[in-house]
Amino acid sequence: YVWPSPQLDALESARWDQEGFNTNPTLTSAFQPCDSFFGGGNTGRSNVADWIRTAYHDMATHNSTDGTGGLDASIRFGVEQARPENVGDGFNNTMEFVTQSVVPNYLPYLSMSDSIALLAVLAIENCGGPEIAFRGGRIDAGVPGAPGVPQPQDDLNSHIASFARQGFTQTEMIGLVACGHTFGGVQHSFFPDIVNALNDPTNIGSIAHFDTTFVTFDNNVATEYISGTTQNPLVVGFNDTTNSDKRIFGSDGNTTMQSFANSPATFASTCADLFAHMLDTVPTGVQLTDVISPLPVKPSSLALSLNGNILQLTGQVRLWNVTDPSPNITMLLEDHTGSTGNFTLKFVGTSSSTGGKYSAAWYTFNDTDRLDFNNLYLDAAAGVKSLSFMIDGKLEDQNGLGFPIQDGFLFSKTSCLVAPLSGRIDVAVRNGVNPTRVFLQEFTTDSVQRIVVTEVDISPSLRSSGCEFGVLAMEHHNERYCYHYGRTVWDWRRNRRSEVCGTQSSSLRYITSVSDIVLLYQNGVSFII
Ligand code: HEM
Repeated sequence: YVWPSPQLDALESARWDQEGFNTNPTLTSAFQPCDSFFGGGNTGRSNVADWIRTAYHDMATHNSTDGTGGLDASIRFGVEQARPENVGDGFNNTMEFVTQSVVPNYLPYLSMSDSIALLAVLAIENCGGPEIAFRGGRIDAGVPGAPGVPQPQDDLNSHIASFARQGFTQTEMIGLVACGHTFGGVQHSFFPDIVNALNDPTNIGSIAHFDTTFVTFDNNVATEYISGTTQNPLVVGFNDTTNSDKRIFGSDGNTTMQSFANSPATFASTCADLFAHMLDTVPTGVQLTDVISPLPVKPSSLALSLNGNILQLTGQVRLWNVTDPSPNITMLLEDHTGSTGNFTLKFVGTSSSTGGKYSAAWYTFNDTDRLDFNNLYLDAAAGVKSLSFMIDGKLEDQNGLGFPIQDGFLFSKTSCLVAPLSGRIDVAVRNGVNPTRVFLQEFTTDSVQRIVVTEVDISPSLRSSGCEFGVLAMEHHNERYCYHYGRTVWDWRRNRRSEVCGTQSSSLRYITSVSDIVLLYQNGVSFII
């Protein structure tokens, strides 16, 4: 895709910036190492197994005939979790993590259901599995889905029928169960009729694992099954009624499982396709994006703010698949006067994804004159229209489009914080832009946790004249500055400095949380505060 696109930019970051610089450390530490578990060590459990099972159970409500159900985060509803088919606490653990540590990092572009799909992808890719095609755009259900997740005591015909309803053939059923059951196992506490207490201090949850490498994606689930050494509790469990994997795996005379046992590559590529099919199973009417591929060059977290007569540009630039972290990278910046500035960027770190298969190098602005290695200071009147990059002598400008930057409206550093959760937000609008409306977006959730975007209009009551930028304030104030030299004001985004608003604080709108408001994301420049 062509940068900028707010939704695709967010999905691209969520999907490809997995470990290292500019990634979400809370998220990374939940799947690295692969035996990490929110409930502590030595439990025999892992977050990655919970995430994959959650994605399957959420999807398994799909009815391919009437188009209802699918991956829509309906698994978060207590009504669904209370069903016998959804026994266990893995769903609740996963959904708490989704709502607290995934969705808030990409507001408002990653739904809960996209996040469930994302976690499954991160789990599989980073724990030995193949790369999975990831799309975004899932929509969260407002009500619980229909029952119908298969259970171990169901017979083979009902499993075949259930998978057919979900949109999978019998061969695909065998594959998908094997692909899922290369992770995790069955817990004694929730399935005492399948697994006995194990009394093992390294497995205090008494989990009987599906294969010997239960936090790693590999074909051992098939090799151990075919060689007869398997300890899979759904194959060799003491209660044959619940040996559903045995019935499913053997249902084609072991042809599919034999092919998986013969070839790790066949197993991996089959699972890549089946997992993508599972994650892309959504209710009719939901339009998924194209597969999200990494951008070769990506401006990221760009923020442009007005500080007096100076534009301050912060952010980073990511170069994809760079093994040499120090190529010669220059940023070319075109302004409104037609001039082109030339800036050398500074290397700041690397990130990786897909279990280290890809690496990326990150660069930031480097204003050596001011000894500031994070910001670029630009003349406000000249502004900035677009960026492009020279990397080791090669021009990267999105095939002539450049990386367009909007500077028609900006976060103004005249904004200030009054008390921890209240303050005034000023938006500077470039003279000549004459917007019909300027608004903030505030992100909240509805009664069933779906993201709601509320628009808050900013009154243009105190538009200054005679300057390059007029300043629009959120509320009526007595004074407004057009040029605002040398004062230290609260930098909302970086939380660095503060100043009390003083006399201007008489009529403040109270904001509930500083982190849940974003200012006017357009053309790739966001003002997240
Ligand atoms: C007939 C179909 C299936 C049956 C009867 C079944 C049954 C089960 C059972 C009883 C457990 C134990 C859960 C617990 O103790 O918390 C389990 C775990 C698991 N299942 Fe399935 N399953 C089926 C299909 C699938 C599919 C298609 C996937 C994914 C593609 C999947 C992924 C998992 C994972 C990853 C675990 C481990 C969870 C953990 O260790 O926390 N299952 N399954």
